[in-house]
Amino acid sequence: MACSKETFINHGVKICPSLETQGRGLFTTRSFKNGETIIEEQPLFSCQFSWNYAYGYSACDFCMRPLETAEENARRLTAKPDLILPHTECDGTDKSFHVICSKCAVTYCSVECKDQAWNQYHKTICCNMLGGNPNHPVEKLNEAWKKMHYPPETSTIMLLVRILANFIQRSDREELKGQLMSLCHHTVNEEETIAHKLLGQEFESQLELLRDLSTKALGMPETNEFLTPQGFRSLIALIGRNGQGIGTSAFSVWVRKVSENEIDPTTDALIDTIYQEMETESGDFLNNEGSALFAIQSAVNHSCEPNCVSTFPFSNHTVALVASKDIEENEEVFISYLDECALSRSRHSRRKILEENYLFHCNCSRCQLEADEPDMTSEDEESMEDD
Ligand SMILES: C[S@@+](CC[C@H](N)C(=O)[O-])C[C@H]1O[C@@H](n2cnc3c(N)ncnc32)[C@H](O)[C@@H]1O
Repeated sequence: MACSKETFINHGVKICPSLETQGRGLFTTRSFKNGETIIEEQPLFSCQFSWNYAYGYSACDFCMRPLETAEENARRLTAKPDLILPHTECDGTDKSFHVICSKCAVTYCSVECKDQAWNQYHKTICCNMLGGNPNHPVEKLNEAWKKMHYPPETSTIMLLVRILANFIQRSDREELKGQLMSLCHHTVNEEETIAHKLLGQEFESQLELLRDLSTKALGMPETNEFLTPQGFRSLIALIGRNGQGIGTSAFSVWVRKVSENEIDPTTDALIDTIYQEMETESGDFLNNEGSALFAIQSAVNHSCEPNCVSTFPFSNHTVALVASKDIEENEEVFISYLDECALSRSRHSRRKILEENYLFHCNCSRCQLEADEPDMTSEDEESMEDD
């Protein structure tokens, strides 16, 4: 549907008021074919999830590019230390570019990433101790967060830490404030007053603890407005509602390259076996996982029948929005905020997850079509929700 008031234009897309959903939406300014990339974008901030890091998923501390070789990755996830992967020429990891912070030893995939991290936030939050410092205020905050939010993870307090550290480090704070203000940041849905999952009653006292620890770690005149009770809730809601999940994996880069080059059909059987073994050993936890804030991507609304997917073609935090159907000029672009499993569930279950995480009642074309479905969750789905 065409929009009325255009507010922003960028390479084939514009951000303007969405008539079907709340607030803004992303619209095309030309047609796109199925499979075509609509935008590629670097995040304002990104960060690996805290438990994902603690469990040894090894990613660049700035851009989340995998740091393991594909073979190391497959060995760890299958718990088979002797596993050998053929076609090492398809491995996307080149360790000769890796560098560490000389003060705390966090690892980056390149000097460029190390420099960008330092200039954006790392100078402020580096613990200055090789291998980490459990008594550092940022580490205490991270530990408190981990005790409140066990996997599967959907967000991380460390994204908030990077935003606050950037506020302290940068000179043009108003620019960052403008970028953050343009993201969706309400703590409750104004009409229905449903609170964000991260701000629910069970987190009320925990939120105060997180605010206190954040103040100890990053309380400065530059950050004071974000560390008031309301400012802090707003920031938590901002990372919760706008955070785009990122997944990177050295093994899947290798699989893609082997498949693209059609090197050797017998490798297919090996790949299937390794994926099965990974599933047995590591379940769903196959990727380096994290979350990022994107200026343009965060304007994309959800549909249970999306016309686009978010992908990570460079196996780092650069997102690409790719058409999954042919899209007309002036059509709104939708992704699914739900993963494939949740997307296959009933209207009631899908809407429940969206309400808890994004504070809206989904009224997409599929939800409208299924409006006559019973407003309840089946027993099977309830047991899945409890898992
Ligand atoms: C990442 S933002 C998307 C951009 C947002 N519309 C804005 O104005 O900034 C996510 C929020 O958009 C709204 N939204 C996204 N998809 C929606 C949908 N299908 N129906 C209603 N609201 C939706 C919800 O308020 C949600 O919390």
